[in-house]
Order: sequence, then structure tokens, then C-alpha cells
Amino acid sequence: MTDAHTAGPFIAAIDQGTTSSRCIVFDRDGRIVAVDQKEHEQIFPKPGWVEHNATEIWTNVEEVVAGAVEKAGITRDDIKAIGITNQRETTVVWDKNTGEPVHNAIVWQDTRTDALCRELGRNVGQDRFRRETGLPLASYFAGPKARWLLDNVDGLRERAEAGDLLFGTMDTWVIWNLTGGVNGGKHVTDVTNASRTMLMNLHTMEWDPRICESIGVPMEMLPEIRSSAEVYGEITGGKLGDLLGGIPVASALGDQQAALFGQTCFSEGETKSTYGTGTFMVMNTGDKIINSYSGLLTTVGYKIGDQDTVYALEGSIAVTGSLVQWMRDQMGLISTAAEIETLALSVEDNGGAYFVPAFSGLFAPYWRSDARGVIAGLTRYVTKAHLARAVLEATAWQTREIADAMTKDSGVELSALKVDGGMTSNNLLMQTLADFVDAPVVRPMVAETTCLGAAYAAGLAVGFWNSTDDLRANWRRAAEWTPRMDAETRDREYKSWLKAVERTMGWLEDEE
Ligand SMILES: Nc1ncnc2c1ncn2[C@@H]1O[C@H](COP(=O)(O)OP(=O)(O)O)[C@@H](O)[C@H]1O
Ligand SMILES: O=P(O)(O)OC[C@H](O)CO
Repeated sequence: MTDAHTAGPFIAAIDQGTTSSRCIVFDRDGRIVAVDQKEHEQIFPKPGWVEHNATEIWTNVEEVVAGAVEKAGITRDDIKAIGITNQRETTVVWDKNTGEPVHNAIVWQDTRTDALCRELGRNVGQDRFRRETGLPLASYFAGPKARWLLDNVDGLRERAEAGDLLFGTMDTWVIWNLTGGVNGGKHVTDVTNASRTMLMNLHTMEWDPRICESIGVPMEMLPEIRSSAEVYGEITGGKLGDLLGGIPVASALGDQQAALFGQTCFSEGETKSTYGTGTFMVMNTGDKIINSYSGLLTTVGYKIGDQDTVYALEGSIAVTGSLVQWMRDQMGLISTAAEIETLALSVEDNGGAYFVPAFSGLFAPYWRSDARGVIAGLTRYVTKAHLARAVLEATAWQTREIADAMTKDSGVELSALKVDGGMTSNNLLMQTLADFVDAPVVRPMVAETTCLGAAYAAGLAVGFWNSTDDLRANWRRAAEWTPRMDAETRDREYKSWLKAVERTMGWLEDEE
């Protein structure tokens, strides 16, 4: 409920994440007024495949928006705009006449396009994709996922070429449904999400016809690329139309870019790292498109209305929080995610075990789709508590590798790491991070920076906030962890970690 400290008006933001969808209502100081959240099913049809039901996701989005507004005790007149942030790369194709998805959404973690990416590498060459899109050829990105659907679902290519199908990442799917769906829904995406399709040219910020042709995705099905902060349309029709009709839908940012914005990393060199299902470190590189030679992605940070595009370097780690989920759901070694900390704290160290969770191959800085997960250093001494330590250390070592790559590519030494996301409630992990990265780790008061970033962008689009200076004033430190580990231990442990990483590679043969 609202109180004197959280007087309206408000901005709402939807975070359509990998594990759940949530809606948060924020006040002018960037404080949370109300939250509603709902998990959706994770579908694993085959090893390496991960799908979501896009219809279930849309129903959940409707429910959490209605739920957050009800919990806040406010009405449509109190909300000046709604913003969207989303899991990136996850790909959905739907029929524009019925609004029905033609297949489950293919999730960013899914590796089914490995062989297709290798073939594209042989036929077109890695370099061209890197140069034009900023991305290495990997199953992570959306364009090859769309091509897989067109090749594998009966009759799809003909329907796409006839203009009956729409492609989208989750921002596009949510905005289309929010703004009317089959009755005139807006088919748009923003530059940050478009930059993860492998179909957008990073230099022109438009779909690249030659790349689209090489990957085999008809341009008829692609959404219009817009900025990250502008009014795309209004909430119209459906369940939310009755409750919130007319509210401007005014921002869209991929969740990692939204977190960069929510952490107020507005200056060149400022960096954040978000610890959710996966972990993503993003550095603002201003107006510079920095080519990475160390395995990072060159991507779009954000674009506010007609202002210049802000670019970014990103280190993407596929498996961090999802390894904790795996320990809970597949192994049954813990019953809640938070329990991993208690279990890990029951021992002094990892007992010699190193866990490299290459479940979707290895992302940055390696980009090796032939890698698979390994637990190295096992002896009979190792207990489930040591494994819990190794699980948390895996997140911290992967961050260290990305931090090293960032410094190499940008020349900027990491003076402190701004963190956020579900895993940052784990104090042991945060201390381990500070130790392994050898820099202070800082968590802001609002750890929901993803939603906050989307709210900030929507608020800027409708004049709720005037400038990024207003937003900076809202950032407040909640906690800080400083490095305590001696350099010798850190270096020795890092060496062991890197040896374990080597053992994951080459597990899949070329034809697999
Ligand atoms: N205390 C904790 N310790 C370690 N991991 C945690 C803890 N709490 C949540 N997690 C992990 O964080 C992830 C959820 O974080 P969240 O930011 O909500 O993710 P997403 O946005 O990717 O859905 C889950 O993968 C969960 O396993
Ligand atoms: O939903 P999250 O927070 O795991 O984020 C997923 C990323 O956007 C994938 O690129």
C-alpha cells in the first residue's frame, strides 16, 4: 500500500525474466511501492534444449501487472507510464491474425542451433558477424533460433514469407500484447534487444539485409527497431485494457541493459554485474563501439529517445543462479536457493572440488559450444557442503575471468563492482566475489535494478524525470564487501579453476 513516503504519481515496470515475470511500481525517488511476481514453467525437451510457453508468460505478465497495481492500492490515473525489460534473445514466432505462438519460445540458454552456427561460420565466416553485429557466432542469439523454427516447423517459412507471422524477443511479444494484440498491437523492439538478434547492424542500428539473408530470416517478420525510451503505444484491450487502458507503454530494454541504466552507470567506464539465472557484466563505453579481442560482446547499452546511442561491452555467463536451481531441483541437495549459503558455510573451503557449469557450453570469454559441465578435483573427502562452496565459487571465478577481459579490452581497471540480482542476497557469495575479483563489491538499496532501469527509461520518455542527473541522486549504497583474500591463495585457486575449465572443452564431437 502507498503511504506518505511514497506519494504518487508512479511508474510501473514489467521484468519478463528467464525464471519469472514480475511487475514493480516505483515512486519518484526510485523506491519500490509494490511487487508482484510469478514463475513460469521451464521446459527441457532434450539435453541442451530449453523452452518457455509464451502464452503462459503473457498470462503471467497480465496477472503480475494487475497484482502489483492492486497491492499498491492505486488506479490507472496514478501511473504515468509502464516500461518493459526482459530476458534477451529468447525467441517467439506467432501468427499475427490469431495471436497464437507457432511453437514454444526457444530460450537464450538453448543450444539446438550449435550445428547451424558452425555451418554459418564455415559458409559466411565468423568475422563478418562480429564486425557487423558485435557478436560471435553462438547458439545464444535470436536470429539462428528464428531460422531453426522456420526450418523445423511445417509450413512456417511460407507463412513467414506471406507476411502472416511475426518474430519477436520477449519485449516485442509483451508490447504487442499490451498494445492490443490482434487488434492493432505494435510490432516493435528496441535497439538493445535488436542488438542481441545477430540480425541488426551495430553501425546503422537497422536490420542488416545481407546478414538476415545469410542467416535465413525473412525481413517481413521482423519488428520495427525503436529507441529504448519513447512511447510505443498505450495499454489497450484484454484484461489490462479494462484496468489500465490508456497508460503509455514507454520503454523497452534487455534486462542487462536495464540493470546498467538502473544502476545509473551513465558514464563511460561504469560497470555493473547482475546475478540472476545467468550473470552479465556490462560496461558503458559511451559513443564508442569497442571491438573485443578477449571474448566479450559489443552491444548497445541504451538509446534514450533521439539522443545518441550509448554502446557497451558485455561479459555473459550462462549458468550461475541456475546452477543453484540445479542443486535444488535436479540434485535435491538443498530445498531452497538460500540454503546453499548455510550448507557452504558449514565447511571452511571447497575441499579441492571445482565445478564448471558449462551446461550450455561456455559463454564469455570462451564461446565454446562443445564444452559441457565438469566437477574436477573429486576425492572421497568431498561432501555436498564442499560442492555447495564450489557452486558459489563458480559464479565468482567466472566473474573474475570476465573482469580480466573487460580490463584488457577497455583499458579500464575495475575500481569497484556494482552488483544486483537475486543471488546478491547471498553474503558468502558477495565476499567470495570481492576476494576473487580483488575489488570492492557494492550493492545498492534497490537490488531490483532491472525493473528500476525500465521504470527510469519510461519515466524519462514521459517527462516524469527530467534527466539522468535526477536518477543518479536516487542511487544509494546498501552494502559493501571488501577483498580479504591474500594474493597467493587467490592466484593458486585461480590456476586450479582454469585447469578445471580446460577439462570441459571438446566434450561434444563436431557431428553431435
Ligand atoms: N540466496 C541465494 N543464493 C544463491 N543463489 C540464489 C539465492 N537466492 C536466489 N538465488 C538464485 O538467483 C536466481 C534468481 O534471481 P533473479 O534475479 O530473480 O533471476 P532472473 O531475473 O534470472 O529470473 C535463481 O537462479 C536462484 O537460484
Ligand atoms: O532473465 P535473466 O535475468 O536470467 O537474464 C537473461 C539474459 O537477458 C540473457 O541474455
